[in-house]
Amino acid sequence: MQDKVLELSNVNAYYKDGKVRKQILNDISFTLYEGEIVGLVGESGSGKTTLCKCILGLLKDYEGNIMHYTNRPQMVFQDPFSSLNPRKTIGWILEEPLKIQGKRSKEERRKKAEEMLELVHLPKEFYSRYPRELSGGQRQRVSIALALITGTKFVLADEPLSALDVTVQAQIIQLLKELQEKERISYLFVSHDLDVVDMICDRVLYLKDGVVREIC
Ligand SMILES: Nc1ncnc2c1ncn2[C@@H]1O[C@H](COP(=O)(O)OP(=O)(O)OP(=O)(O)O)[C@@H](O)[C@H]1O
Repeated sequence: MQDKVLELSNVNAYYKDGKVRKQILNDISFTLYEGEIVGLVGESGSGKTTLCKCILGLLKDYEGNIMHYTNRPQMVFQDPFSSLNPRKTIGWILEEPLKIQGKRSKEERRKKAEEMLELVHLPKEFYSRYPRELSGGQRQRVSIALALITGTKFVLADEPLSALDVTVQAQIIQLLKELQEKERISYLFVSHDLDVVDMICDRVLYLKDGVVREIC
């Protein structure tokens, strides 16, 4: 039996719309296991972001139970052009979460950042480069390295391929799958694109009008 990473039980979530408390998610239950890629699809407005906010602890108005069995998830965002600080080098960006943790020396942080570059198949020399000097696919590799650098095993990926062209998408899919296998990373993979989800996900959750059902 695989280890659980995340378990949602009977989650209802709400937003305030003026004075009215509007229900957005309705009785959502599912489990994500270690080393598994679960797709979350649904039309615009179906509640995907709301569900992610609940999982990340950003939306407090919910009922039900959300259990994390590992560290909190790290996000990989849609747009690698705006998610990395343009004024800082890749090395600085990668080391920032380690600085916040405060556990490693300067040399150890650099070594870890270079290891992470290697893990996502970027040259060590990228340590001194700025995001503007990288392609979209390379930046998305940095975003993935950044999500994983503190040792998290659960990534919440919000449309991580939609800003990339098809060839680069295929390369990033290959990387995500490689990390799934090698590092036992679990992903909740939010997407509009059923073809992409079909290619990468072990299971797919379909969200419609705040209700989730598994479609394969
Ligand atoms: N802050 C908010 N206050 C009130 N209602 C909200 C708020 N954010 C989202 N909603 C409503 O909640 C519903 C679900 O929105 P959500 O952003 O979760 O959908 P989504 O599936 O992520 O859409 P998209 O694919 O377009 O990002 C929508 O009807 C939206 O209008």
